[in-house]
Amino acid sequence: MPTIIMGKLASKIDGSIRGKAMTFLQRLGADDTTSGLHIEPIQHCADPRVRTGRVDEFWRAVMFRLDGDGETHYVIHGIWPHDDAISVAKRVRLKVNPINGLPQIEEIHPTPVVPPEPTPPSVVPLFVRLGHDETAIANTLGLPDDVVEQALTAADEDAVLDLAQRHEGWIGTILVDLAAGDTVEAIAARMQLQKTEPSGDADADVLHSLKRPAAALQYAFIDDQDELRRVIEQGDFGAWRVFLHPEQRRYVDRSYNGPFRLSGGAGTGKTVVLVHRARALARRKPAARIVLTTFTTNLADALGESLAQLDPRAPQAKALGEPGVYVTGVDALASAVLRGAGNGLTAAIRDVLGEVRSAPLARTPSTRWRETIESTSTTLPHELANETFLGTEYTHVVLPNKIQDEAGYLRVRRPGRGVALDRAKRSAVWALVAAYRAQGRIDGSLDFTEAAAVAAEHLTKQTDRPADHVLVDEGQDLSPAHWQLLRALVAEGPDDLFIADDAHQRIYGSRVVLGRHGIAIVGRSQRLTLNYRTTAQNLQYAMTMLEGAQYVDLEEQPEATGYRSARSGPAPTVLVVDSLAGELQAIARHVRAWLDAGDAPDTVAVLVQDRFHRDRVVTALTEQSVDARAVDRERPPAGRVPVLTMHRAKGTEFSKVVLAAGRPSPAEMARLETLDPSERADAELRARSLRYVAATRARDELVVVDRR
Ligand SMILES: Nc1ncnc2c1ncn2[C@@H]1O[C@H](COP(=O)(O)OP(=O)(O)OP(=O)(O)O)[C@@H](O)[C@H]1O
Repeated sequence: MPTIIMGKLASKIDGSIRGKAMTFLQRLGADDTTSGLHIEPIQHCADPRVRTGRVDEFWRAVMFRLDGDGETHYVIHGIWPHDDAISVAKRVRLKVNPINGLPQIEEIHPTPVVPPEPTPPSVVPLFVRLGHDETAIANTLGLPDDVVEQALTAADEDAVLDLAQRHEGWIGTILVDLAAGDTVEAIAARMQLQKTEPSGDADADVLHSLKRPAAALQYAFIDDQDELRRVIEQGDFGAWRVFLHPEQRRYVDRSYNGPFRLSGGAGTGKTVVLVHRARALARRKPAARIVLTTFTTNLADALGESLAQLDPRAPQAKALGEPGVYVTGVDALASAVLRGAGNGLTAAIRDVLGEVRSAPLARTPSTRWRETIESTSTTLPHELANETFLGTEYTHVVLPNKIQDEAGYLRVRRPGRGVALDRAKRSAVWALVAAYRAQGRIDGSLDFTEAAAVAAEHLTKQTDRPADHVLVDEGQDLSPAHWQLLRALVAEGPDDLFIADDAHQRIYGSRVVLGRHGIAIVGRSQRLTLNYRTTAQNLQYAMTMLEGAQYVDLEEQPEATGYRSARSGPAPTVLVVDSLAGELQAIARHVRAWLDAGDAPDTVAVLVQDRFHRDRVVTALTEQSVDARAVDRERPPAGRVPVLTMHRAKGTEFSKVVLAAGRPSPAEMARLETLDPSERADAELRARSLRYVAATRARDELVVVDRR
């Protein structure tokens, strides 16, 4: 049976022909001699391996037939109307690039391309400014001469991105990397390029090149009919499932001798790597118990859906400790551990809280700190007697150190906490902690961080751990107790923890240092830098949110920037309005215009500061006859324009976004005013991050509506 190797270009099939293309490729994969397929060579063609096949009376597939490894392979180049297909088939040649060992399609008599705008003599082209050397680009990276020539004269990043968009696969990716200022050597190493010599068997050489890591940017070996269906039906949107960047592939497949951390900006494919890695681990070891977790239940639901899209047969476990991939939010994970422990939690609760609590499955209401402060007299100044300070102190100092009494709290080290406390203040803080705990004892409840801390303590007392591999998304948002829990879920060993995070996207809680919670990364961390989601223009705008601020990562290192995007689009529109009415009008006008231009309602979204504003925007849109829907915990509805808070928008993406970030409400301003300066500085960092997260949800177009 022939093997089908799908080219990325071929996966972007005209919607009207998808069904027939599927049938054609299925039949080809079963038997290429089947009558009706008309697999035929073409006369006077550049590459004798070229074949055309009959998809229907009008459409033809163009393919390369390779005979190697004792089998027939068809590399599917594309599907075109009959005459175009014949013309393409005559001029394409599939070869191995001798410099980098990758498959390359060459066109003899290429179709004329519109030449780029000539660079005015006064402008120094981008590559010259970046100091790229023509000989090194050609001789180390293997870019074709015509591409090198055009790239060297391209005026700026936009012009190089336009060129990159005309070249699928490794050529486009290398151009984007060069435009971002990467060195030729760094690119060659990242793409795992390697010079090759012909072996004498040309077909075998091409097949070998198709199996090289960077070839996966453009070619996928199709294993079965389901895989074929998914590639064809999802086209470009499904590209993440099939055409991994060689760097992504490495993080999916490689084994690590302990915890590994993968950082990277918004849209760089961290979640894609996690989902692929979960599947790869499950395939390699069907009995393995794999936990795939993240900060919220919404994000976990999305992870589960992505895993099912990637591979409907990937086993998703129903309960913690079962073989397969157990996908759940990190707090739900803590609850699962507590539930599983039944009555066996007494020792863990005692060791964390220094007391006994009877019904630890109930959760303390989030208003409890405020109520405690209001009902307890304290000598603390207002910048300490507030729920932000106390909640953070409890989460970052008291719980992770298992402090059970005032004496313990007076002695504990508080690294990383900006607010200094003398002995009297520590005593006063402890009095409030004791009052908070007393109330929890009366309810028999645990708050979310207590639950995670107790679950972690319980697991560390067990000899058997319920997981073999733990994969974590949105690591920057997790608390110390979450990390203790994740560390305790799995025994230390190869591939125990794999963590994806982005310090720039921390929008909940305070910064954590992994090393303080038993997670030693020691040199096992890497960064993704190519943004797949957002146009270069939107990304550049989003990055301005972070300018001038200092972000520190989970290993206490300054978070790097320097992200690049492979896509280009219009510059974001930034409007400044005077009033709420003006803001609502501007939002409705832009959404209306997109819908009128034919955008599907669920590909357009409005992101806002808080729930009150969200509901106002929905009302305003509805009055303008836009079918809009406020999105809370549920997933965005099909066929309607979703309106989400910026927090809820984490992990989502839309083609077009109106970001109405607004101003903090008077109540929020008042809250910020009462904070200690270090807490306020952190709150400001999170506010910038929130805008960065929101701005990076837009794939194609971004409109920002700000209030004066
Ligand atoms: N190899 C790939 N080919 C095509 N598209 C990809 C690839 N990798 C990722 N993408 C797409 O890029 C977008 C961002 O990917 P993903 O959500 O994994 O990024 P992320 O780093 O987790 O982003 P964020 O931090 O903003 O949540 C998604 O639409 C995804 O499908």
